Amino acid sequence: RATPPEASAPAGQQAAPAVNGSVASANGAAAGLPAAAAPPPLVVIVVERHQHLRRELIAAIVVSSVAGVMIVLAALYSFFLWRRSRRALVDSKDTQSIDTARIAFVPMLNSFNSYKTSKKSAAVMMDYTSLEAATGKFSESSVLGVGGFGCVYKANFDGGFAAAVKRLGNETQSCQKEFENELDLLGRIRHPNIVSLVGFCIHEENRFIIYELMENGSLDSQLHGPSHGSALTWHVRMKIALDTARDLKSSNILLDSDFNAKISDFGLAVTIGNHSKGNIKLSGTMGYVAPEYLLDGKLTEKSDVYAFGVVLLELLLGRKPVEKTAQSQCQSIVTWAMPQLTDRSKLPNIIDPMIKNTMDLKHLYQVAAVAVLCVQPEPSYRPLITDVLHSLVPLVPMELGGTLRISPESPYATQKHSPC
Ligand SMILES: Nc1ncnc2c1ncn2[C@@H]1O[C@H](COP(=O)(O)OP(=O)(O)OP(=O)(O)O)[C@@H](O)[C@H]1O
Repeated sequence: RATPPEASAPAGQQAAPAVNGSVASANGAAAGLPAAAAPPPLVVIVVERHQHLRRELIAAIVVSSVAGVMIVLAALYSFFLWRRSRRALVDSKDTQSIDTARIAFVPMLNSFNSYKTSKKSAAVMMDYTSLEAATGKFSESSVLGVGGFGCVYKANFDGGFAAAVKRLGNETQSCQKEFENELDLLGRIRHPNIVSLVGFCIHEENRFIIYELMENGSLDSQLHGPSHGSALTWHVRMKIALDTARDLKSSNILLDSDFNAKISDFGLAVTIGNHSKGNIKLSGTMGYVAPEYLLDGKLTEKSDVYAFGVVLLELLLGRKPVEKTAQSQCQSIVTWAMPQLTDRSKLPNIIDPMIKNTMDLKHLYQVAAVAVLCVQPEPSYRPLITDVLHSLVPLVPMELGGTLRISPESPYATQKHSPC
């Protein structure tokens, strides 16, 4: 008979933890088997069983972790797809709204606060009724000014927000073009010296462009209006010149409550090349247009420098770019001033009486020299606008954005108005 295995577990150990009756079956098998075929000891079986279970457990953990990670990834991917499709939808809606605005009418949103912005343009679509209410039904008393494209009204919205609303008639192609250009270009531009676009509105034949309000109106109305430039000191004038060294005319230079100058009609300025020479005369740009444009219809950066030179002359002399002479003929400020600008003994006598003797003479000569260069008939003789800027920065006091330090003792430190 075969000897029972020496390593048999003692009786007490038979009650040792058995897994699924394996102990009993192992004992039963041991009873009728030869020594060579003896089953492994119970401890080994239990250990093996434990190892097997551990492997199963690890496998289960690994599988569930992988599944969890995959679920998270799938969720993230679906979220990404959803976001992308939603953005595409919003974009297509925005494009549609701007494009539709060009062809037909856009359904108006209900109030001033409900608006839509586009990635392409920050133009805000406004409700006609709120514009009507804010301008007192476009009353005479809310008119800020009249331009070549229509009236500009002051709008006071609920909540104390004020803006300027330009109403464009729809009867001409150029109005529609200006409307589109303003929305396209101004809507994408944020610059401290360019008047900001607040929004737009389309109502029947009318197009409305809503701009930030420039409390001090245009440079043109400040210089040539009832106050005759009395609010504009020499230093403020130099600051305005610095702020606006671009293609300009003084009615397009608007002044906020602190006399910071900003350019308006940006869209029009860009497309001015499409205007006929006749239109330029009509829209009041005459006097700012460089001679080469009148000769061959070309506008270049140097034409902008010319226009800037004319504005600089307006600021210095307080005269309009084109004035009627006694014989009811027109004379340009350039032709009139040129001989006197280059003569230091005559120059102080032609300065705007509002600022006469309020500036350092050296500065006056410098600015006059810049103006003379800017309005040279030959474009290549005119300086670059960056050079113009560099020459003006040292003439503007530090508190106005330039680099000029003024000591309190300086006779020009606290000047507000001309002593004349
Ligand atoms: N944002 C604004 N804030 C305050 N006043 C403004 C504003 N925009 C225009 N104005 C006033 O309305 C006037 C007319 O402006 P508009 O831009 O329509 O024409 P313009 O620049 O004078 O001439 P044009 O149409 O020939 O360029 C300006 O001269 C200015 O007095």
